[in-house]
Amino acid sequence: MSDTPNNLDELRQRIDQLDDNILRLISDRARCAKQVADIKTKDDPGTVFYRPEREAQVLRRIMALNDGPLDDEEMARLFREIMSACLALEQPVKVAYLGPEGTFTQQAALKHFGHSAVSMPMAAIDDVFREVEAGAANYGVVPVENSTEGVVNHTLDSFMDSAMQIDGEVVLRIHHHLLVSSNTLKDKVSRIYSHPQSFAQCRKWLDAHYPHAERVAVASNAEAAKLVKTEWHSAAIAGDMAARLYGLEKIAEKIEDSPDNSTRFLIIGNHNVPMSGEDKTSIVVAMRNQPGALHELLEPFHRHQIDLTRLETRPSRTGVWNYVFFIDFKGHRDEPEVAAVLEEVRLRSAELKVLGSYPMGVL
Ligand SMILES: C=C(O[C@@H]1C=C(C(=O)O)C=C[C@H]1O)C(=O)O
Repeated sequence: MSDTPNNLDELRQRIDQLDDNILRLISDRARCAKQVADIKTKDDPGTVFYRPEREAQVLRRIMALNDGPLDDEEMARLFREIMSACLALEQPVKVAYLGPEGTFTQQAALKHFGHSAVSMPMAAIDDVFREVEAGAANYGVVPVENSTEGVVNHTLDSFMDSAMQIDGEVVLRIHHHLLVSSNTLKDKVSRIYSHPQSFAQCRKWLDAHYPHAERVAVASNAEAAKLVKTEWHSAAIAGDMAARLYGLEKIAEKIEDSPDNSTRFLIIGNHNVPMSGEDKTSIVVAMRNQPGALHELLEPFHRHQIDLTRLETRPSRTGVWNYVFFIDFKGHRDEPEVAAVLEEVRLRSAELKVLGSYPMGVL
């Protein structure tokens, strides 16, 4: 097909027709979602409209049906936003996250809930838990595990003290950039601000390119981005959201040492999420400090052929003699095989807490 003006006109007309259809279909969909909400309210006036397991199924189905040219993730992202808008028509989801604005945690919150959610920045992980516990937010988003730097201990510790559940997970590719403001003299950068995790994730790049710059650790990447606005000799390491929020220029992109650098975030809430078909369960178990304790704990998983996806140990804060294990595995607690393992583990342990069964991250 040649790019003559005539062809262009025809194609644009075709696009306009398609847009008319898309518009009509999205409106039909929104009306359907609203009817679902009305039925839910009739059955239970205090109901939550948001259904994580149903949303995961919708996105998985779309990804399976998609055969391009847009890739599965891109298509799912568009449907994510349509669902978010449909839900907000009835009741926007209120989401507390580890702030300030512009952090990767905010990016994770928007990736999971879409841009029609109301996102509320909190100063600390504990505050996110408290906000959800108090009912001021429906859900919370906190980081839990980074592929290069390991576990976010503070989040695990918060679960030990809280009645909150895990209602979902999001995995986000983390790209760091070296950012400067319009005041910065680019060849005179002598100080770099960032979060300690980000410094750790960009250590080799910094050693190679800025071996003599002072590295100043601050509470968040967004805080680092804010600080460079006022200093002519400083740069910040932060992500796209912070760069956009503070109007900074990227002088080097994707400077993380590991190309598949990613962070896993947890969605915390106070609902039991039904099965979605591809689920994970997280538990915390206290074992008595005796030889073979770990083997005794893991043996039932092996026997029932349940896949462990993560195992972390934390010092117990209740009894000096106990180990505490955080375990993630595939399956939902309503599946008979999983229920059987949980029962066996309960009998063998000093204490077992099921933190939640939830859909495996889709996007
Ligand atoms: C429409 C529903 O409610 C909400 C909206 C959804 C959607 O737009 O597809 C999916 C799940 C819920 O978060 C439903 O439960 O089916």
